[in-house]
Amino acid sequence: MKALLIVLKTFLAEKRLMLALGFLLAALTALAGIALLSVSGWFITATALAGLTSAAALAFDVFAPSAGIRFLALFRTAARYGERVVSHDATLSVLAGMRETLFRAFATAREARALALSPARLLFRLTLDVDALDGLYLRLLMPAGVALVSVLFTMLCLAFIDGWASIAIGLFLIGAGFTIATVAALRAQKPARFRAAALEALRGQVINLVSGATDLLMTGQIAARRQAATSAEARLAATDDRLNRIETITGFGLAALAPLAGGGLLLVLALLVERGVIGAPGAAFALLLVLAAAEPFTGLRRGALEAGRILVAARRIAPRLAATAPEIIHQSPPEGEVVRLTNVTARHAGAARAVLTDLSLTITAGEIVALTGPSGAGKSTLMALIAGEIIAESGEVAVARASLLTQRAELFADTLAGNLRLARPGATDAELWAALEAAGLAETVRALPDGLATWLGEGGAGLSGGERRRLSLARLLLTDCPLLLLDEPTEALDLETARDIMARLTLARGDRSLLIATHRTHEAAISDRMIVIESGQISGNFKRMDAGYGEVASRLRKD
Ligand SMILES: Nc1ncnc2c1ncn2[C@@H]1O[C@H](COP(=O)(O)OP(=O)(O)OP(=O)(O)O)[C@@H](O)[C@H]1O
Repeated sequence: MKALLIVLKTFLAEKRLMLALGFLLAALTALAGIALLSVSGWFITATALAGLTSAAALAFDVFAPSAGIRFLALFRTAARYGERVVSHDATLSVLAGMRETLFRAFATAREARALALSPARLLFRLTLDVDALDGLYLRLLMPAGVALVSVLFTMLCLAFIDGWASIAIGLFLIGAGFTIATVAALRAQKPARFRAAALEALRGQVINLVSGATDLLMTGQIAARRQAATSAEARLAATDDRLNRIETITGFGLAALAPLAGGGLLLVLALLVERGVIGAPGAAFALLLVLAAAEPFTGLRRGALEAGRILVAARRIAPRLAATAPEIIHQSPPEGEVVRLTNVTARHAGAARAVLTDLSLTITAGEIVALTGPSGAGKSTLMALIAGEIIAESGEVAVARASLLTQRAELFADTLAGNLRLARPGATDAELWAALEAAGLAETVRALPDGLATWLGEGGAGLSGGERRRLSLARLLLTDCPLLLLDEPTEALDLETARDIMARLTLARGDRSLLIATHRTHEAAISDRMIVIESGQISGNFKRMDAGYGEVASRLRKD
């Protein structure tokens, strides 16, 4: 309930007036429909009766009621059109804003790291969950409110004919209508939740199947994975079947409200006509009034079925809407330094043990530092800490603005220029060419028919491994951070390309500091200082002229 309230508050905060106007128009549409049917019933009956004698036929005014009926018909159409435009526009723009808020909450350096472990989650939150929330107002709250207003209006009209009948019909419609909707919502809650889970599982399985097809084929796992996707699909079909059954029964129950209420009222009306309290036209008016008043309840059917899914979506999304995890903002280091870590202990989110323990490190402005050590020692974790992706649980972290080139720098399905401008949105073409030149990619790009406008596939498809690395490097050089963090920058590249990239980096960095996590000699060779990290602690710290520097360098890979 709390989650629903938070989501509702977001709706109201963004588009209160439009949502209220949408509700008003929906209520007017329903009331116009009720009035149209009941006045028409009265009019047809009254006209028929008036036609029985010529005196009555001459005295009967057909014009005013028929003009009223025409007005109601036109008004209902216009109000319905207005309601659709206003309420859908308001809902869609609230959801668009919500998507942006969510995306911003996910797009912090800290969240990015957690999301890298389950990217499908972000996709599902931004698509399926946000889409599900459009039902909260459009298919749940609005139809419920409209149904209530319709019954109250009907009760008011009926009260002029018979007070007790009015109360009985009102209580019946409200009691039975909302009970059917509530029972449907409760019964559909579990299958609606299962359906959401099965849909996510199916999508996840299919993405795995498609993206990992080669590896799955090589390991003989493709049949098993296909089977997993097929059983997720079967679960989805089974929950769809259950939901369809509930929907059919609910639809039947809600549709039965009108004949039941109308049937009951007919007996009362027959009695009233017989006693001469009302005439036949009045009875037709009242009967059609009640039949029309039951109609808005059928609009609750889909909302009731979706209520479970809406609740799941609200529970998942509300915490992100309520409080956004702030970006980690580090203190600035003292003048002349870019990194100053003092007795820092840090662990990955949810990890049992700390990766870095009581670690202290200072890097001066303009310095190039190589960070070596066995696999799993904590080099990438230290980079992530400096880049603000993970938070220190104790100690002091003071670092300058840093840009990180990870082992898997992401290239996007965009143009070459678009990929580069991520680092500096306002960069001119000349600046892009200069960065490409510095990274050794300018010649290759010049030879492409579309040059900077060349479209890259997802992950930089269309470029070789070396070219992708050079493009990532060009992008890194376009950032204006005083500290560049490079995590194994030439891993998986041949020695010649790797050496060329390191040489270009040394030239193009200007007065920026570099921190390079590495296992390879040629990457470490450009450094002024070598730091060895073991089990999350610094075990060696050697300047270029120290004997230890050469010793550590000699233990690195030469290839
Ligand atoms: N997201 C994560 N969540 C939990 N633990 C992690 C995460 N990433 C890394 N670790 C753990 O932290 C430790 C240090 O990993 P890290 O990637 O920093 O090592 P590394 O020195 O960079 O290794 P390599 O040279 O192989 O890249 C490892 O034990 C690893 O299992």
